[in-house]
Amino acid sequence: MYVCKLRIHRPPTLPCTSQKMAAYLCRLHHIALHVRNVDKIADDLVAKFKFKLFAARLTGKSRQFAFRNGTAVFIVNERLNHPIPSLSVGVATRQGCPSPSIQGLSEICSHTSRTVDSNSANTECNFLYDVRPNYSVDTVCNVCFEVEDVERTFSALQNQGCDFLVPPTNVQDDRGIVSYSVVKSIVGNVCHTLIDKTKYQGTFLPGFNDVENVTKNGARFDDLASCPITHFDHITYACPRKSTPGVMRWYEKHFGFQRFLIDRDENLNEGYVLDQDGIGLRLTAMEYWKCSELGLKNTSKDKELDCKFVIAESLPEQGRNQVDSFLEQHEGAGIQHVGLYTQDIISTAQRLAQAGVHFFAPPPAYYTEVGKEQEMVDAGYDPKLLSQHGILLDTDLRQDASDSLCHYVPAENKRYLLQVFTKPIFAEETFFLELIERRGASGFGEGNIRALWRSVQAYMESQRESQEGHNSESATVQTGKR
Ligand SMILES: O=C(O)C(=O)Cc1ccc(O)cc1
Repeated sequence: MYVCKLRIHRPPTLPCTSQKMAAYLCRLHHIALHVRNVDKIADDLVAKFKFKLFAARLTGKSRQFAFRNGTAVFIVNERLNHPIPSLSVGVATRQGCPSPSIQGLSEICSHTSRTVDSNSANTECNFLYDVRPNYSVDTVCNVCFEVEDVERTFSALQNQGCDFLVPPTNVQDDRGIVSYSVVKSIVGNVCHTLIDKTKYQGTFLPGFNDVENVTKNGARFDDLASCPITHFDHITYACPRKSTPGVMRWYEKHFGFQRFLIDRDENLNEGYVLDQDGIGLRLTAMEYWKCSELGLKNTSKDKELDCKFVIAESLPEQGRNQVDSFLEQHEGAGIQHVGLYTQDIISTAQRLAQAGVHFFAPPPAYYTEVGKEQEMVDAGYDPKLLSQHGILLDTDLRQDASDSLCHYVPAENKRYLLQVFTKPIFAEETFFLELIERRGASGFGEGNIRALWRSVQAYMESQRESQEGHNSESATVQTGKR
């Protein structure tokens, strides 16, 4: 097995060459979760969401596991409350993986036994490529981007007033060198690791060991039919009221993000507003182009693969809602959900449901709305199958971004968007995942947003009711009044 001799050092910072230059983002590298117990979430990602565990880093103070499906990579970080003495010499043993709930993890811990990072027990780098968030709940709080030049990006962003949590740092093993630094964003606990891997030949990152994917019965995960998730489609932030313009400005100024109109009639200042019938939501979307300097657009093919960012803000008139509840349970703004792109949402939802993933059920009326069934048939879908899995379908009537809405669009020219939300994956009702398939549609359809919103609201209300029922029951038991 490959033994990594890890060296971490911080090079001197270079003077900034340009005040105006923002970070030129090459691509999204991974999204990081910070959890109290990695076993449950690893179990879910592998067994239910069909991600492959492919790399691990174990130290006396932390466990970091990397999971992949297509180009979508999650790093799940777990801080160990009690450092493991046997790891202080840098050798991960089976004891280094306390009571994992899936066999895979314990296997992995033994497979990575000649690992990693002889310095880790002595460095402040508890989480390599990340920072340790001071957070009591499980959270998804780092979106890592590849950049062309970490030093230059650091200098430029620092000159623009950005707050860095980790200065440019090099991590090296015998396969090359990776530079990174971590900048705090303007959204709650979200930060961005900016990483340059161009001088690295290894499969993932120095400090991480490749993991042999082994299942309970000894089969390799690779042998299992894969679930066709290809990439991260979008990341949605839940933000406090009136914070959207500031968030937009921050990403525009520092990362060159540009506004993406969710609806052609959307007011540039207001965003896309749904403020009636119990829905109080302001949505604003942004996108960036891979490796492009500010304002330069790449081809539409490349654009399609980029991950969008959506800001969700709740509006007060319609009462307390899912964004407020996220902010409360998450103890501040942050990442509410991540959209996983699939080329076949029906088969993916089917496989995930069979594996135990729970999806939000849209309001039953959604599938019986006048014209909905026909719309689904026209799009080539079986309405029963869509409703069975709670999948929503929206038709984008825009022929082209510059076109006006067409009253008649031939079926073969229509663009469709299909989506389904999973239930929250942490103990708190905060973060969830979404499956999304785009058949030409690049935005977020209004019909889908309404139905998604309602399905989440209905679920949260039922949870609240059952919690209240439970509380009053335990109160009666305690007081003995029955
Ligand atoms: O459609 C999507 O994926 C969105 O991101 C829109 C959205 C955002 C937040 C919600 O609570 C519900 C829907």
